[in-house]
Amino acid sequence: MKTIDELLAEGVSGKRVFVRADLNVPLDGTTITDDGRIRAVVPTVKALADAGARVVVASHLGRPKGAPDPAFSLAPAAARLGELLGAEVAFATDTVGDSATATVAGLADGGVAVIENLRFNAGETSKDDAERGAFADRLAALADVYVGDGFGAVHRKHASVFDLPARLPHAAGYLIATEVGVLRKLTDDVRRPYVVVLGGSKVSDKLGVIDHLLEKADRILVGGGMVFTFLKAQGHEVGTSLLQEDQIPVVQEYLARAKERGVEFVLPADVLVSSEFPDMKTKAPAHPDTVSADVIPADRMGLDIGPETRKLYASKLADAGTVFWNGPMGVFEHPDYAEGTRAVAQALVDSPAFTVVGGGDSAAAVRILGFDEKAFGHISTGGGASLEYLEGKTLPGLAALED
Ligand SMILES: Nc1ncnc2c1ncn2[C@@H]1O[C@H](COP(=O)(O)OP(=O)(O)OP(=O)(O)O)[C@@H](O)[C@H]1O
Ligand SMILES: O=C(O)[C@H](O)COP(=O)(O)O
Repeated sequence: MKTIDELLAEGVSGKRVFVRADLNVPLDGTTITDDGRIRAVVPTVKALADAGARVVVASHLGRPKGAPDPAFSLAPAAARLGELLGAEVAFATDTVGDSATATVAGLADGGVAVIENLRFNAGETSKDDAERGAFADRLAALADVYVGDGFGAVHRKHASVFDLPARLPHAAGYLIATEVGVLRKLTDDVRRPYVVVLGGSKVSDKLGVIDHLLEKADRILVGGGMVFTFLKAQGHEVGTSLLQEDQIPVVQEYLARAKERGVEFVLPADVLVSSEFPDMKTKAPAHPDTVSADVIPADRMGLDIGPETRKLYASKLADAGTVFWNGPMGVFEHPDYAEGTRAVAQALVDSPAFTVVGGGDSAAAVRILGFDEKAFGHISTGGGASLEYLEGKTLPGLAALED
């Protein structure tokens, strides 16, 4: 894989360099609630701009349905990138249309532009190779060189991640190099006990990693939306909680295999429940109840781990040698459901273990809840990406950067 330093040594002055970043940041309306993923790509963008490249930054944001949707505009991220760079950043209001073409053509050497959300175009995420390829062709027309630095998206076989680098000379940016360097440590010899904490809401994306972790980890703690498929698999009522019904047999097999292999599988003892999802706009008090995890009422949904579980999980993390944590323990964006995530973050801070936190929302949670990033071994920008890396899967966005 060519490094960005090798690319810079070859000279990029006057060249249009397409940087595929992951600017998929959490937003409250148009306010960025955590800019970690934007800060993470600054070293690459700055190095290229300082070397006189005309930098075209591209990313997805959220999951729009292949057409423009103002709620998912990258405009706030472009503005924030400009602030962080201390330089003007041009913004194209489309991805491969007239605005993008004119914006890129208008870049001076050392200039930076952000083009609009890649996923406003159906070709970006299409499963059809030809449709993705056609979109990649249009992206390729905007640049001379490609730099992959969107680590959080390297597990996606998308046009800008997978097909575009095949069409342009390419290199890996600084963020990808750092992420791969740290995560490699977790696939080699890990200090034991190796404890993995899994949560969040992308349940179907993330259940698969357990298959692999059963061969690697000593202890797996489950929180967030993932809990309820496990509780249901054990025959418990989960009310209206997030549930991946079709995965119940898979989860049952995981639980059986964990027992066989001596992997300690820890599920919540209690959960915070409510009759409805909290109002994320007003953040009005939600007044949740605490119930035992095996008796969630039929009309309630679980939205955070409970106080007993916080203590239990802290104790299960105290003696760890290595911890990998992906996915918040609850709907931490609402203050009434933030304590589970806070307790796990605090347990990681208190632990002498090598700790890695992965995932857009997990990393954001740690910062939003006021923890010092330096108290963790590594905060990864990749959620699904870091999990799939640990699974040993071939990641399309890394494979495409190989020579
Ligand atoms: N019990 C729950 N029910 C519903 N949503 C939940 C629950 N627990 C946590 N969440 C939500 O999960 C979301 C984060 O999940 P997600 O799987 O996206 O994690 P992540 O760290 O961002 O990883 P990635 O980077 O792969 O997206 C948060 O927005 C949080 O509110
Ligand atoms: O948040 C993430 O994990 C990345 O930005 C990828 O987003 P996606 O899961 O919508 O592809």
